Amino acid sequence: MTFGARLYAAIADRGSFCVGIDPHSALLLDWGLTDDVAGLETFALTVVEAVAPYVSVVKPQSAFYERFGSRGIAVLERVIAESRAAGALVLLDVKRGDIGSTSQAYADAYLDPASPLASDAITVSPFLGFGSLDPIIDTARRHDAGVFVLALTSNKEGPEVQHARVDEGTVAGRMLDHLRHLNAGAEPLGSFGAVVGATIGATEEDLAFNGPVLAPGYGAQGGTTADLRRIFGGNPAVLASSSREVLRLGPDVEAMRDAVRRTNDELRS
Ligand SMILES: O=c1ccn([C@@H]2O[C@H](COP(=O)(O)O)[C@@H](O)[C@H]2O)c(=O)[nH]1
Repeated sequence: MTFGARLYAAIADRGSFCVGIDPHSALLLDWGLTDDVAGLETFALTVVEAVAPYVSVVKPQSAFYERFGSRGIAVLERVIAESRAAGALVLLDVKRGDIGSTSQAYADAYLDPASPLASDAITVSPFLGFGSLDPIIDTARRHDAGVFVLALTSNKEGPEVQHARVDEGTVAGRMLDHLRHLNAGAEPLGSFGAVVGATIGATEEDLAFNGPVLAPGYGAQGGTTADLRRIFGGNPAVLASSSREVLRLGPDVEAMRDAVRRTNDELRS
């Protein structure tokens, strides 16, 4: 089953709320944990236990694990494995992108099921040229994985690059055109998604395409359900993604679960 088909079914079953598992140093301390590998492990696995049986997608942010070196990566491996065992799809937020030959190594690291970091999907940066992502796209196709390409990110600095003009449109518009092409004909949903922040203002790009959208910036960065409606209309394949807004409710597992239930209800309504 392709990633697009798995995601479509997961959203129908569990809703479109995606929880980011981002062990910020400040959150570890707020939870009464130490800012070290032991604290990281307790934090991350508690979040997995709280949300992974209930959400369609979890999104660990690799940077927060990488800062502890190989022992942090070992925790990330467990987060990926245990989240998948609990029925959640794992979208690993790594924002990789490089020359083609190096992109192949990234693809092997994150999308080949033989890798200990194998995930259902990853985020990638297209700013070395969309074609530099070809090895990642091809590997994803081979292994039924997904790829989410940065298009209109949630941070205020993004427009400098993403709204730059190319031909008749913008850089972001060009990325969305590539995604439209990659997902053409896919049923019920393509596997190649766009990252479009829940915080973006009015924009000229055509956001309609036959693939999923990751919408970070929902919650702590100010994005709301009303913003999602304004930006995406009723598109059901938009993953509203929030990390700190949920994580700060911990270590109370029930409070995090309630937030998932409430948010999914709000997104459905
Ligand atoms: O455009 C983007 C792309 C990715 N992110 C990532 O999402 C989370 C947001 O965390 P919050 O605590 O909900 O603000 C984080 O991992 C970012 O690296 C993004 O914010 N914007």
